[in-house]
Amino acid sequence: MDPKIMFANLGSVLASAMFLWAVFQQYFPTHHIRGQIEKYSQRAFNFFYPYVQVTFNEHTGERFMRSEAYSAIENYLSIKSSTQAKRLKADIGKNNQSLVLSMDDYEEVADEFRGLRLWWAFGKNVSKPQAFSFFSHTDEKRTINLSNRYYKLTFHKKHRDVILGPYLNHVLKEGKAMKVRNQQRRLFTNNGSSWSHVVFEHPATFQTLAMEPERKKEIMDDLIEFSKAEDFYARTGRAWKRGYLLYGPPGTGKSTMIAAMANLLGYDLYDLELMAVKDNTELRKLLIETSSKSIIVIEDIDCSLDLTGQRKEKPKEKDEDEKNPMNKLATDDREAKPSKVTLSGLLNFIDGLWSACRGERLIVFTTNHVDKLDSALIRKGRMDKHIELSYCGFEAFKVLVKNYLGIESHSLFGTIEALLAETNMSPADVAEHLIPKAKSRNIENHLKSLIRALEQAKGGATLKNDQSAKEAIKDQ
Ligand SMILES: Nc1ncnc2c1ncn2[C@@H]1O[C@H](COP(=O)(O)OP(=O)(O)OP(=O)(O)O)[C@@H](O)[C@H]1O
Ligand SMILES: [Mg+2]
Repeated sequence: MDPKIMFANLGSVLASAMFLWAVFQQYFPTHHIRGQIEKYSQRAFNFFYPYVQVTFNEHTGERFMRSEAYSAIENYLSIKSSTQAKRLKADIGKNNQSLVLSMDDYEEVADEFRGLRLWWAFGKNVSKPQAFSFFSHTDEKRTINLSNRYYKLTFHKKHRDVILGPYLNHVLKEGKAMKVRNQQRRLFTNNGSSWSHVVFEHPATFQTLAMEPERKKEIMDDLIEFSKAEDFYARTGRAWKRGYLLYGPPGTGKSTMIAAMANLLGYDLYDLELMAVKDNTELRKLLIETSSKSIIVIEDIDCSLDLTGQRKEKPKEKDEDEKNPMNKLATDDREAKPSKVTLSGLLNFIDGLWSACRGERLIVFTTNHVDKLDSALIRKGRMDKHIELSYCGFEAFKVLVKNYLGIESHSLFGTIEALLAETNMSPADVAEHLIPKAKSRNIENHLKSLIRALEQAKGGATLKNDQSAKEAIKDQ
């Protein structure tokens, strides 16, 4: 055929097609057709595509809120991303101490669960500028460019039940737990009926805690088991709480152990000063305000309440008021306004209130005089675990000497072991002799200084024994 005629025919065919298209568009708008085409092509694609995809967008809802699921997934994937992804993004973490790595746009990492393989991809949608109202109390709206990031999970359709059920639960739980671990810990103290907080950066850990290794392990296992036992508490209908009573003489590591507990579990600490609480109502308000994943501490419980629930003065050094006149003022102030916090108010909180609070909480009481406590306060179920912290034994000494002087054995250890067995010296007092001084003493001098102190303490004990022996003879 003559090419000219052919092009002329083709031209008229095209012209007619365009005319028909224009008429068609007038009666059926383009987006409608595109929608139909997409729908049917998607159906055809789904028919042959054996995978399921779930998208988790970063922002949800009208108020541009960051989705909790998205941030949990981000945390969960952070370790996998840093080991698997080839392109990474780096940022400073919330604790300002470490770099946080996450996968870059359109990267993909694989994961496995109960032997099933699945994939996570990271992506970004840039949508049209939108107006958002950031504050509920104002109608002010701001227009911003939204780039909604998302994680897309892909898995085989035959694994649907496992992935959408147990796997996603596992991801959300782990992700939230990682967030708590990476967060800065806070130490709350009560000032009257409100809490204020500072960043909690106590360096104590269970590794540095001087204690027999088996007991230490038992306590750590107990804490970790508690923190993971959400299902158990939900199944049995019990409030997710656990009470610890730490008792022992001064300087044996009760407060240090509480700091180590917070560091182990990544929980916030609420140091509750009962002396500063006006009455049971104020106590209840303070306790309701505590967050989940926290340790509520009441130190020297025997000094804060007596058996009838009335307040008592904490015994203090004779000249404490002279040293710090503010103490005297504070005491006078307290005496002027007696508190009405009662033992039963505290017990009610332990038994009832907690059950209404979501999330896990530990409550820790400390005392130097366990025998003075009301049995109602420390019975099982209220204080689940009683931990005695006692004078420094040889095992505890070995931990201290390793932490302070970096040694694990020495020829003087034998002498020290024998002396520790015969004396009552607190780990705090033992540690005093092991702190490296400015004029650097050598290791042996530190150990000799400790031996002298132990011998002196033992001499004191012998003297005391002699004295009581004399008195016993006199009485006869
Ligand atoms: N078991 C221990 N392990 C490591 N360090 C300890 C231990 N016991 C005491 N220390 C050291 O002694 C110091 C005082 O200890 P801590 O405040 O924990 O004692 P405590 O039992 O709470 O005393 P108190 O009954 O007077 O409150 C701590 O700063 C810590 O350095
Ligand atoms: Mg203490």
